[in-house]
Amino acid sequence: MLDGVRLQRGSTVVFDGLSLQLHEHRIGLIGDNGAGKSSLFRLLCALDRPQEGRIQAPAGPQAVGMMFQNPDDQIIFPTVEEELALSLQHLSLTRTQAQQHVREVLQARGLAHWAPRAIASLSQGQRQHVCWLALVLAPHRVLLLDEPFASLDLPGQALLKSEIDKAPQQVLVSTHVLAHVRHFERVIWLDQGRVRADGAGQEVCAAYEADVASRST
Ligand SMILES: Nc1ncnc2c1ncn2[C@@H]1O[C@H](COP(=O)(O)OP(=O)(O)OP(=O)(O)O)[C@@H](O)[C@H]1O
Repeated sequence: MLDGVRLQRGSTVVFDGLSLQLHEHRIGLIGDNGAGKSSLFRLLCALDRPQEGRIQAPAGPQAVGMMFQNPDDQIIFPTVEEELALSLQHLSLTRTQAQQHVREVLQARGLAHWAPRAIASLSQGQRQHVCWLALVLAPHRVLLLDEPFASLDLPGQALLKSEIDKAPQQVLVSTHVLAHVRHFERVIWLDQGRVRADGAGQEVCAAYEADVASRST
C-alpha cells in the first residue's frame, strides 16, 4: 500500500502524492520509459525510501523479493549452485543438503547440467532464468519482476510466463510486452509518475496501445 508518496531521484520528482492499494494476485505495470515502474518496485522492496508519504509492504525480512532488469545487479555468487543455495538459507540446511536440494530443483526443470556452471559463462537470458529460480526458492510472498522478459528468447518467455502463471506468490510484473500482462486481473498504466489507467489487463493494455498509436500519427 502506498499513501501520498513523494519520491525524488536526483533532481527528478518521480512521484508526487502517489497512492495505491496492491492486493490482487497478479498485477501488471506498463508505461513509457521513465514512467516510474522501476522506481515503484524499488520503493516496494525498500531499496528506496520516499521523501513523503507511507509505504506498507508485507511484514517479514524476506517477504518481498525483486528480480532486477539486469541479472548482474542481483547475482552474487560465481556458480549457479551457490547462487541458488543462497535462497535456501531460511531452511537451515547443511551445505550438502542445500546442494542436493538445488540439484533436484534444476533436475526437475531439465537443467541439472547448470549446477556447477559459472554464472559468467551463462547468456543474459540464462542468467535471468537463474534469477527467477532464486526468487521462487526463497520464502518471498510477493515477487516484483522488473522487465523479466527483456533478455529471453521466445521459448524462454513462454516458460517464464507459464511459471509466473503457476506461482503461488503475489506477482507484480513490469513490462513493455503487453501480451505478458494482458490476461492479468489488474494492470496499472503509469504515465510520468501518475496512474493514467488502472483496471482489468485487457482494458488498460488496449487504452495504452490506443494512446501510443495516436501519438505516432
Ligand atoms: N538513479 C537515478 N537517479 C536519478 N533519476 C533517476 C534514476 N533512476 C531513474 N531516474 C529517473 O526517474 C524517473 C523514473 O525512472 P524509472 O526507471 O522508474 O522508469 P521506468 O518506468 O522503469 O522506465 P523504463 O521503462 O525505461 O525501465 C525517470 O525520469 C528517470 O530519469
